[in-house]
Amino acid sequence: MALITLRQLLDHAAENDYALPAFNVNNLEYIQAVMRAADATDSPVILQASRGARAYAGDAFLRHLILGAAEEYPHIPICLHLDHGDQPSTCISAITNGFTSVMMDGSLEKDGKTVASYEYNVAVTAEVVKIAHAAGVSVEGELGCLGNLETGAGDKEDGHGFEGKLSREELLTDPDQAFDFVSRTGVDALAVAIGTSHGAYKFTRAPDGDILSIDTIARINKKLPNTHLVMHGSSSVPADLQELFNAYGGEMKKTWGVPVSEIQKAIPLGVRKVNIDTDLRLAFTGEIRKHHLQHPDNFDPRNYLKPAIAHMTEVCKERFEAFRAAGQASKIRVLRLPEMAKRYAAA
Ligand SMILES: O=C(CO)COP(=O)(O)O
Ligand SMILES: O=C[C@H](O)COP(=O)(O)O
Ligand SMILES: [Zn+2]
Ligand SMILES: [Zn+2]
Repeated sequence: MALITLRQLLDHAAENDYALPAFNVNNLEYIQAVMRAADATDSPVILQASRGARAYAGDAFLRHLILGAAEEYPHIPICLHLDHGDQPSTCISAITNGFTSVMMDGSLEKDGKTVASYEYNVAVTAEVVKIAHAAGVSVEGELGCLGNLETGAGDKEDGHGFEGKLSREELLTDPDQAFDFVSRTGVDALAVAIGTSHGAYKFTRAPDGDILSIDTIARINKKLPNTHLVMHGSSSVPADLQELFNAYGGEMKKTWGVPVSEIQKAIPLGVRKVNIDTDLRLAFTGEIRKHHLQHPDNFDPRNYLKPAIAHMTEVCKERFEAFRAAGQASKIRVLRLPEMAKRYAAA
């Protein structure tokens, strides 16, 4: 099956009242885990690769691994999405490497640290939309700065984010500005800042509305009822994964992520894409730690990768089911990029 665009997937999700987890992938094992979960639950798939993933695996490997997934699972629609493109050239190189969707994150300047001006964000995002849509490829933009409402700190754990303190206003996407941004750029999906941040250390307590602003999503959705919203930094960092990691020599301080129940509240408010990386990392690394401590004599990597893939698969299945994406894959007929390009040209 041809790869699908993000736009087509999120339109289907909106029409059928569900959301899709977007899993960050870096290698064969991640892709196998997501695909096995999707196959078991009949779920459509978003595989996203960051700049770090592209540098780690290489574009040719990533592209062929994902084409391998499409061949192995011809009944599952798969979108290959660039996560956090830092400048138009990064998005264009992804398009030429077979990505069917790109994120132009113009909320920060291309150094990944300096908070960008609004006009800069509009300009770079509109530039990418023009090029991507001509090729039928979808675009996700981002407005507002991801960061922690408890501390005011920007999101820098994974090397993407502001390093100083930000005001509550800067850390929450403004609904009126979101309306203007979508009108002026034509993005297919909009990532919003609501108090989530990347990595494991999102909250020091179970989040309430003061530090995880689902209300901001509701206000944006009122202004933009037809825009697909994206939640970044939305791993749940469940206690059992923290315990697994720590039980076998890991050192993770007690932390809270975005509870699945809060994500479920955001789905009727227009959230259609939910980014998850940390939970997969934790499940995978926790199993590898466990194996190494329990089997110090083993030196065949397959013996520790198999349980690591299996646990990652379980996490993916849980998210597909919780976001009601399960059962949807077989309902989708993929539109290829030239058809999407025609649609954009006609709009
Ligand atoms: O938003 C993400 C990737 O863009 C991943 O977020 P997590 O670190 O919460 O998994
Ligand atoms: O954007 C954040 C994702 O978790 C990707 O992280 P990464 O840049 O370390 O691959
Ligand atoms: Zn960002
Ligand atoms: Zn992100």
